[in-house]
Amino acid sequence: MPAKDTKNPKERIRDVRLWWERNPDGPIIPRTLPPAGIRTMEGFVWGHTLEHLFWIQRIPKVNAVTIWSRSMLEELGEGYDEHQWDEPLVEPRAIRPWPVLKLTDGHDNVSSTSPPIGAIDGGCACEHAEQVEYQIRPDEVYVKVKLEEVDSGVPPEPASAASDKKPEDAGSKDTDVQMIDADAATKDGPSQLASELALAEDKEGTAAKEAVGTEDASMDEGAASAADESATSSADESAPSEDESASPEDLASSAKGKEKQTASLPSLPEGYSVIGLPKLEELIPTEFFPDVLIVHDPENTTNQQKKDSVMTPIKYIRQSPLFKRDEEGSEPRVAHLYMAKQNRIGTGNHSYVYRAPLTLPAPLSAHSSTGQVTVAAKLAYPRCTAHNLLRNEGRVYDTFPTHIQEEYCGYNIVPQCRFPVPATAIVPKFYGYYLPVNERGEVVDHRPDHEKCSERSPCTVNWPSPILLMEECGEPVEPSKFTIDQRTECFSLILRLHYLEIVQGSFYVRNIMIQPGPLTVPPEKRSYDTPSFRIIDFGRGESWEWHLETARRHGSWRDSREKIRRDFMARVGDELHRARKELLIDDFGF
Ligand SMILES: Nc1ncnc2c1ncn2[C@@H]1O[C@H](COP(=O)(O)OP(=O)(O)OP(=O)(O)O)[C@@H](O)[C@H]1O
Repeated sequence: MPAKDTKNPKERIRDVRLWWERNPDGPIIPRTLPPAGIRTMEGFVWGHTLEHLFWIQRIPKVNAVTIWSRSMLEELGEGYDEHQWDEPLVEPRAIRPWPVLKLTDGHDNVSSTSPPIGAIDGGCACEHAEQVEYQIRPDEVYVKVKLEEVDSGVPPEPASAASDKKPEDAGSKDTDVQMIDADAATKDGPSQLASELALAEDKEGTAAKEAVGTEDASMDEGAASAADESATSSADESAPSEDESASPEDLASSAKGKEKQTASLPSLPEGYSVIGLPKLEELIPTEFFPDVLIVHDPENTTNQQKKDSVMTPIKYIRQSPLFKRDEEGSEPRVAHLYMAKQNRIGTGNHSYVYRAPLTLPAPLSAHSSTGQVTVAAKLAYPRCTAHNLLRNEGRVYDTFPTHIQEEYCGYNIVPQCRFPVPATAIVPKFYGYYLPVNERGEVVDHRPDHEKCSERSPCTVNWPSPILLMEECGEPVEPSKFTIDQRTECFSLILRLHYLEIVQGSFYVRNIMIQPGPLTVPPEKRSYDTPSFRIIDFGRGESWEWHLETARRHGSWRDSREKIRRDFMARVGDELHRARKELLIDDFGF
């Protein structure tokens, strides 16, 4: 468990306070050859608790010290006695979030997942044992809530972004794409939503009008420039505040504001409504990962060019991650995604992000009345540059190893942080990058053949946006309200990403998210006293590995490696500098 945060935001709780006494005649341990001990998947020194981390002299009697873990001391052997510890030496283990996934009745044995789907995390005291008895979350009876009485927690569209203006056709690079009826449209299709929203409009007046939308695309240039402004102002909000005694909820810059705005929203029909649905925080087991996404999109959030006045569901195909089973030609796993403008949770300079109900491929289901979960669905504005950034983001997510999407128990030592930090996830869980399919069954992708386009003068595209699905992870942070431990924890996330030779590319506080934790317990028991942080928005992210690949392909890597490396490291340096500024990190002692 992470150490409990202190009430005094300047007091460090997470620190190395123990000292390992060396044998004065013991060996010198070269800086480059410490014992490996038990490390995290990323290779950092790791201790299961703060009491498993020690200051130690590499050279006996010389006061230059470094931090080692209990397992490193065991490997050194000098003065180590296993009996002095009241718990066995253990490995870091992935901590599972409160389970919302389940298998439908009669399919309990179809999954080979270990631990089984629905297993509640039993805590380290029992989960480190060789034989763990998992407790599976029991089925509950779901009472249908009266929709109009419940606050969805989702903000309405800002007036400036709700314009129904159509994207300009002029200058657009055309494709001959007409979207087709999805293979598996369901009863919850567009006409149902349109008519139910119309009913809501009758009942609730003009507020509903905005949410219903018209036949026009939802994403336009006006909205984009409004987004530009809001994004800039949120970046400016990082200045330190006098108020250091902020309540924990205030750590998230906009959580409260958002909820206050929800009162006058019309209710969405079942399928599209996010009310009462659990947010997906688990990894989707590979065997059930969606291959095909049927996107129900009556308000045209995807920017499809429709044939008639009725928006038909649109078929998307997973581009990443790829699995071995993709080559085997087995029956595709089909999931359904339900898009509604009203469920928008974020607006960036290039994209909208929605909380979207997702029906997973059978027999995978969820603990909710409809069997759905919610995920964050990111869609690009209809501009070539925005599509490019989203494609790049899909590529970055595909590069992320699974272990940086999961929380682990214990504490890391992440150089240059001299204080231990929890071995948490760095980024949201990735639920896939999907592209639309046209009526000829071809995947519609926007190729980077827009040499004359730039961020200042992009062209408008008239085909549907790609969709990136990920775990929703809270609200943008406000570092001025952080405790000193939280500031170091957030800073360690970007350092860890850099050790993986990945840069994020736009490190602003608006791209660091906070949510109440711990995620192992049900949402109603979580608190901002034990928050969980993630870095988002990898549209400008890049991996060193990609540069190497490109250079190798061009046969020039021997000549240019040094220069490419220097340029890449310069970007890492700039990003660290920005991270310090954004997170209000002191030059020393962080
Ligand atoms: N995984 C997520 N969980 C919760 N909210 C999210 C998530 N991803 C994005 N958001 C919300 O959506 C907003 C826009 O997302 P994002 O920053 O990724 O868009 P963008 O257009 O790529 O941004 P930029 O303006 O930096 O180019 C974020 O500021 C955040 O409020």
